[in-house]
Amino acid sequence: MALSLEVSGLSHTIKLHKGSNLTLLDNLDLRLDAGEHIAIVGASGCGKSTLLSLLAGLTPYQSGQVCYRRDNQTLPPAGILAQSGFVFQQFHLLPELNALENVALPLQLRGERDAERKATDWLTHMGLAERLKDSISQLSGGEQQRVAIARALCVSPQILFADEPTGNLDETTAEHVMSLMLKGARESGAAMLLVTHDMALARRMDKAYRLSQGRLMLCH
Ligand SMILES: Nc1ncnc2c1ncn2[C@@H]1O[C@H](COP(=O)(O)OP(=O)(O)OP(=O)(O)O)[C@@H](O)[C@H]1O
Repeated sequence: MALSLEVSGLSHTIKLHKGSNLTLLDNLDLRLDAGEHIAIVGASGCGKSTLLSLLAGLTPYQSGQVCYRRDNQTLPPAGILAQSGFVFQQFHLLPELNALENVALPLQLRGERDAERKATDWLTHMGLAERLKDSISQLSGGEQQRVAIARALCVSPQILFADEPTGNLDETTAEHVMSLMLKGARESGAAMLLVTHDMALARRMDKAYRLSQGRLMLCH
């Protein structure tokens, strides 16, 4: 069943090495309905990746409420990890595994019998059929990004967190990959939170918010 998200009064401050504080999120509210696709834009360094990481349960949040709902169940961010996919800005692929092994791993961890076939299919969709056995270091930045996207989508997540997922791709490949991401998410009814600097891409989402001074403002 699909997941929705409600965030209220979320605040997050980090300590800089000089001892000063930097408030990234300041009493922030957000609602993400089941299957809804939302873009978050904003200036470099304003806290977009931090917000995504807090919402995905990868970083503990300091104050406020982040609450996922499925049916009548309420879950904390850590409770949705098994149902979520994350495309990191720096990919976070495992360098000791090849492309196919990177994508197959989350499927194997879930006990999928045909993990390799599914992983092959996703990498083929991403235009990497000829690169399955290449090690990560042999792939370009854009190719690594597509492996990371295949890894996030292959588990049919109920919610997809994507941090600049097309930042390293040329225009044509970006369009192709983004269409696949949107199609994959729509087909599985997954909600999506996408961080991007690309306003054209942001406009393709159901809603777009600008993160500024710790709060989200609706752009469209
Ligand atoms: N764990 C941390 N310790 C110290 N500073 C941090 C930490 N995490 C993030 N920051 C700082 O918080 C600010 C926001 O970082 P974040 O990566 O969330 O920004 P962003 O909006 O995603 O930026 P960009 O668009 O450039 O990717 C930056 O100044 C960053 O250096």
